[in-house]
Amino acid sequence: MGHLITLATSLNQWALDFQGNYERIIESIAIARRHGATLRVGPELEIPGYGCYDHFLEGDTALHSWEVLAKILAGDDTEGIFCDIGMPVIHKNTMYNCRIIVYNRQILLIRPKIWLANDGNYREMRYFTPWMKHREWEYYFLPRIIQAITKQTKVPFGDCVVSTIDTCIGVELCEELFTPDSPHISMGLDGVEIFTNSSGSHHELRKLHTRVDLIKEATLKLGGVYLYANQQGCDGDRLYYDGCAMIAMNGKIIAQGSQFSLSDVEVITATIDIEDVRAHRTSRSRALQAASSARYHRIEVPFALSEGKFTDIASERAPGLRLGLHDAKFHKPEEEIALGPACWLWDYLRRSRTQGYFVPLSGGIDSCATAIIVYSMCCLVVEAARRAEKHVIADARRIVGDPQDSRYIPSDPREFCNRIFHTCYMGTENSSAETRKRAKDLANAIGSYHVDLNMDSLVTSVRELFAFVTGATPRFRAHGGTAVENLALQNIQARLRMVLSYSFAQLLPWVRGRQGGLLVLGSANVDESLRGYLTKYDCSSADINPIGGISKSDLKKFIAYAEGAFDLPILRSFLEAIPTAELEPISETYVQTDEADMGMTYDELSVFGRLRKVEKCGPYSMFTKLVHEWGAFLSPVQIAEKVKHFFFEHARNRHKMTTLTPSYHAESYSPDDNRFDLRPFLYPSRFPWQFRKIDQVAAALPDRSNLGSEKAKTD
Ligand SMILES: Nc1ncnc2c1ncn2[C@@H]1O[C@H](COP(=O)(O)OP(=O)(O)OC[C@H]2O[C@@H]([n+]3cccc(C(=O)O)c3)[C@H](O)[C@@H]2O)[C@@H](O)[C@H]1O
Ligand SMILES: Nc1ncnc2c1ncn2[C@@H]1O[C@H](COP(=O)(O)OP(=O)(O)OP(=O)(O)O)[C@@H](O)[C@H]1O
Ligand SMILES: NC(=O)CC[C@H](N)C(=O)O
Repeated sequence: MGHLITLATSLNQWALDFQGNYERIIESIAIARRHGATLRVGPELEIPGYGCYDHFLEGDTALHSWEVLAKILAGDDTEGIFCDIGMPVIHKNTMYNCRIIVYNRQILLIRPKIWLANDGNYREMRYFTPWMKHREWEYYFLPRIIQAITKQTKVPFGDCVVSTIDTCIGVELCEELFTPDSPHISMGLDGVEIFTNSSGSHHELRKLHTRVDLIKEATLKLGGVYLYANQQGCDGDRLYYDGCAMIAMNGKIIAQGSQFSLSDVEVITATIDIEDVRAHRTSRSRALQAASSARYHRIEVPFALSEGKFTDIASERAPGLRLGLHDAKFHKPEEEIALGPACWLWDYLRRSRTQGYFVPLSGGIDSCATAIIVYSMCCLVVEAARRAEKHVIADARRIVGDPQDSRYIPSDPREFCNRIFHTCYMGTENSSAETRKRAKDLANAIGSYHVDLNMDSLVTSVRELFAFVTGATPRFRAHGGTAVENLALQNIQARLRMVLSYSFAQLLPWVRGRQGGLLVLGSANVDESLRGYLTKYDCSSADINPIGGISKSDLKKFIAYAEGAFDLPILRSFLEAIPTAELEPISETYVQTDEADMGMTYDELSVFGRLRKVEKCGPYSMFTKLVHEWGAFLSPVQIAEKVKHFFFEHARNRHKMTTLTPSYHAESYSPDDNRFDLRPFLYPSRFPWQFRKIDQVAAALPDRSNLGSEKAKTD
């Protein structure tokens, strides 16, 4: 048989945006047809958008999904092309996460998801029921709006495959690829040669490797073509779905879309020869397994996939597209930080219909990283405008909101940044000239609209009001105050910055003669949140936070990368500065550094974070693991002290996690206890039972540390 053209898509769907989602699906089918493709695969639940969460519990979501499908079927879009489209379907009063296989205005099959995603961020079991009848099917009676269009009354619903004249197609849904007993194995042994995978899979740093390995492995042993489609963008929540549509054959990635992009619709195509799959499937052992494998019901279609007419368009709306590959391409984690949160911020900005971002810029690493991510977003917008991407230009025009300039095209990142990005240094008598200058120089380098102010009068007012009312005047430690006075005075400064941030975000566009308001960005990183090293309701309380899921060590690597990648030499000075909060007077003998203040280093904090969140350690199991990891340079008693200190701080600050600013989800651990990590927030923070056990074991264990070789730990 001849060659056939296959196609997978990344669509930037938005939860509950039925109109926009419909338009993007139609555009992707139109592009597929222009390519001469005969099979189009879209992302998971693409009609309502993947991230509808509890809206899946509303009948409205299923109803509007059918209405959208009816509109698709009523047009001639599906003529001559198989379309694999995702939506929820209620069958016998039970909701399933489904693929609807459509061809020539007809529904061929509804395939419900068999293995649902239910870990970490995923809650599919809350809305959907898995299809438990493996390799079985029954009839689904169609709603009248569909019957009126397709003239079908019922269609097969279940675990079936589709047989064309020239090959056999099987459907897999996202998580089903990740499970040990993936459906592609039994489908492949039963003769399925083309697998479609429709995903709603979110970005985490370094995660693409897992996905690629699974896809390659799926087709290496088994042979076959694997078409991977994924949602892309921020669909209304903390997650960024990172697209990266792929086509793999016999263990090799042969086409790959962009992982991070501002495009709403991206397609990748590959021309394949199905004979290559057959040639890959000649081993005796495979034949023996295939001969004894259980059979799937086949939906037969009198149409050959290889009837498509190849049009030589390599890519459409796919700036990151790679074709003719022999292996997948990956971004470095630093690039992932530059691109993922930047794309997420762009979607958030255009979809929230606000006019820009505001960042309180301290001259430290974290707010600097946040600012660079906004700058990266501006660079992506300018690149997209350069490629004449119409919807990016239209969004940019609306956001800058300058009706006098209806032909505005963002052509310089600094110029665009100045229009939409606002930074502010809020100094006090405790601030240093160095941090003030670093903030100003950074703002100047990226072009943000920068405000430099002193807020001592505000701090003094609060302090004086307190003294006037109570007759007691709190003093800094450096002036003879107690620890509690010292902390309270620090927190007044930190919290006032939050109030100022919201006021400036609301009023700066007005000051500049523009409409609308700005969103305040937070800059607390994942480690500091986990430790609770932040003032509740200070600048860590913002509208959204692009770096809240990223560790300090990754942020530092990102800044080092950004220095070269964005040609910003000023970033070197941020890397060389020692993190300090500048909330209390500095004396000759005392400089407040973050690590000394936290009672642990950032490197230690990252290890605690990993063990606590990823490896699910309680105090005792963290202690025993660290005795193995750190026992060569710390004694068991020293390790016990560090673990107890971390758990004490983590536990007593957990209440702060309930108010954490919604953050870009970037790691396989997150302090976001509302979503990702469900735990109480009032703990017995001295853990008497657990800590006693740690102390007993630490005292009994031999000390194998070579004290003084602390260095080995960081090497
Ligand atoms: N169990 C509980 N459940 C619910 N709420 C609870 C609570 N315990 C205290 N609270 C509330 O929380 C308040 C205490 O929290 P909060 O006001 O934040 O104050 P607190 O956590 O005591 O102090 C702020 C911490 O952040 C550090 N910090 C501050 C500023 C900058 C930086 C930096 O990154 O450089 C670090 C600072 O060194 C200190 O460790 C209490 O006054 C109370 O209102
Ligand atoms: N002088 C300042 N001017 C403006 N914003 C500030 C200032 N100091 C702190 N902030 C804001 O408060 C946030 C928390 O302050 P903190 O001193 O805890 O810094 P941090 O978490 O180490 O972050 P950074 O590395 O940005 O200083 C900062 O990220 C910044 O957004
Ligand atoms: N939607 C899904 O099934 C996603 C689950 C999958 N484990 C992922 O992270 O990509």
